[in-house]
Amino acid sequence: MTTEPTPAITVVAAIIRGEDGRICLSKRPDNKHQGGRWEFPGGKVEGGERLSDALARELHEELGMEDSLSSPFMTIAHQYPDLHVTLHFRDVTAWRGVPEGREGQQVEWFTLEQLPGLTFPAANQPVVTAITLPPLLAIAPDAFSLEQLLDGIKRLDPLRTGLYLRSWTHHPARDTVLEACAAEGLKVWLRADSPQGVAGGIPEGVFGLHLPGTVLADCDARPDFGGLVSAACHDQQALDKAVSLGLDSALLSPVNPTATHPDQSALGWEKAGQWATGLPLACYMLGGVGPEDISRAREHGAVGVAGIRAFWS
Ligand SMILES: Nc1nc2c([nH]c(=O)n2[C@@H]2O[C@H](COP(=O)(O)OP(=O)(O)OP(=O)(O)O)[C@@H](O)[C@H]2O)c(=O)[nH]1
Ligand SMILES: [Mg+2]
Repeated sequence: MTTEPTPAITVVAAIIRGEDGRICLSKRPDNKHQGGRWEFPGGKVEGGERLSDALARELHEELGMEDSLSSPFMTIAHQYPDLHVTLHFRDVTAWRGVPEGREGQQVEWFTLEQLPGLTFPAANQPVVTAITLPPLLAIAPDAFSLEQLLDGIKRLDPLRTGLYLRSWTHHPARDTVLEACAAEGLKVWLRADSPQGVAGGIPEGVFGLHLPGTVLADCDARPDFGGLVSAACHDQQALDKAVSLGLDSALLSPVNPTATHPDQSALGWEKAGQWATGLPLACYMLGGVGPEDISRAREHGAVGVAGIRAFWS
């Protein structure tokens, strides 16, 4: 028996952040596909239209916003029972006017903390998680002294940068480091040493658990941890595994050759971009990249960039 392929559409959707950090959402009319759920405003791309133009047109039609500008945030490909959608979520960086429902739809602003309590179209779960992630992820260097690390933590901007403690996860002074992070409001990831998580338990307030490649390979279910879970991925097989376990993010590496891993051949931007684009999890590009590569990373399907040395200046 052959089955008819379902129709496929390309959609642009807006992440509109207010000055207070709240996000503007609209409610899909009950009679539409995924009706009655909250959505990131947007709609179908018309033939030949550039994504930025399509979104500006939709935001004008649906919300009365004028001259909006946007840049890539994340792309998710999703198969609904009746429809295949490729959703290009874009950060709206500028506009004129006050968003209001011009098609009778409800429009509201929500804090990031409120988002998990809302009902979205099924395709949206990964982007709802991704917008809570910092665009930069600094990895704590093994070679830092405690003093250097505590000093570095004070200089990171918690709105822009998160911290992966890596080998510091088992450092005798780990809890002092965690207290310093909490005082600054930094989001922190610890390194899992087995599919069970971190020996001795994961302290309260830790935002994420990161699975090195060997731990990911040993997992046959998502680790039992209430926060976000990420994984190191150096190949397509690892990424597939991260997706199948329902993880939230992946560190894709090495994008470029690095001095510390000269034996590992680099993926290059193009291949890393092909892997990252469309996945239902947030990717960070890692390996020979710095904070200045954030736009390039987003154009290649990642939500952020991660690294060691370049992130501590
Ligand atoms: N706008 C928007 N659409 C989404 C999101 N998530 C998601 O799965 N979709 C799906 O993507 C498609 C977008 O279509 P739409 O109904 O907004 O299209 P449109 O504005 O061009 O409307 P129209 O068809 O009435 O002209 C729908 O099938 C919708 O279910 C989202 O966050 N925002
Ligand atoms: Mg729409």
